Amino acid sequence: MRTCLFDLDGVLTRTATVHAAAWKETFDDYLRERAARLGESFRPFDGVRDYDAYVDGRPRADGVRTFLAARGIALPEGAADDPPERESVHGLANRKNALLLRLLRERGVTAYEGSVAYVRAARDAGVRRAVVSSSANCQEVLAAAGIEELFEVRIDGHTAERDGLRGKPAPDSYLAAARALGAAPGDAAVFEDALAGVAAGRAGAFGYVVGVDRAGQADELRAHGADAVVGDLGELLEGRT
Ligand SMILES: O=P(O)(O)OC[C@H]1O[C@@H](O)[C@H](O)[C@@H](O)[C@@H]1O
Repeated sequence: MRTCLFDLDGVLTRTATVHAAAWKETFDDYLRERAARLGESFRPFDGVRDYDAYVDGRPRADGVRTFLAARGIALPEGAADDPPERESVHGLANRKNALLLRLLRERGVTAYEGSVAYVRAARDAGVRRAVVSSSANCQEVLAAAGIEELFEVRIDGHTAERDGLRGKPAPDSYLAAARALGAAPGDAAVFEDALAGVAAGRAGAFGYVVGVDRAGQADELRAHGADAVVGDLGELLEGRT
């Protein structure tokens, strides 16, 4: 493989759990308020199971739609600049983003040392590198982690919006990154921690899909499209001469 395409949150940086926490607070506040209003019982968002199945890896608004659909709830789309208290897809998405930015500020952003070592080794070996994230906060997170300069191409939530790319699990963002690096999908490897992300790798017929298991879901990653699963990219460097 002469081209490597890396997801960001959970693969390169310790930010997947920050996203999950922001989503949980957003959905729980909404579901609690809605249940009280409708006289129903409150069933909280499961920060592991619901997050992995419906939210992780997908663009922000898709995460809102997909999870609420699983609960039989359909909200109006609203407008991109809906205030956070508005009961709409974009209102909830904006609520989550405000929480995420606060949590990132409070907790800070760090990269996984093993992943950084792997990306550096790839660079030193002349391998082409892109970061491919659904997040519209991708550039800021890369900068905060101090790893922005390791990547030649960035496809993120803003790029996807601008170019009309479908979100993961569709392969569009990974295909766009491969194209930008002049690589055929079959000659590129995808590195992903999200079920929707490995599914995107499989859907795009990439040469190799590496699942990164930070959450004890190795079997699920394989079932969704990972050819191999590692706990950290540093493992791929072990045993090198
Ligand atoms: O809300 P953002 O920063 O644009 O990110 C969109 C999605 O980006 C993905 O990387 C995360 O796995 C999701 O949890 C997140 O919702």
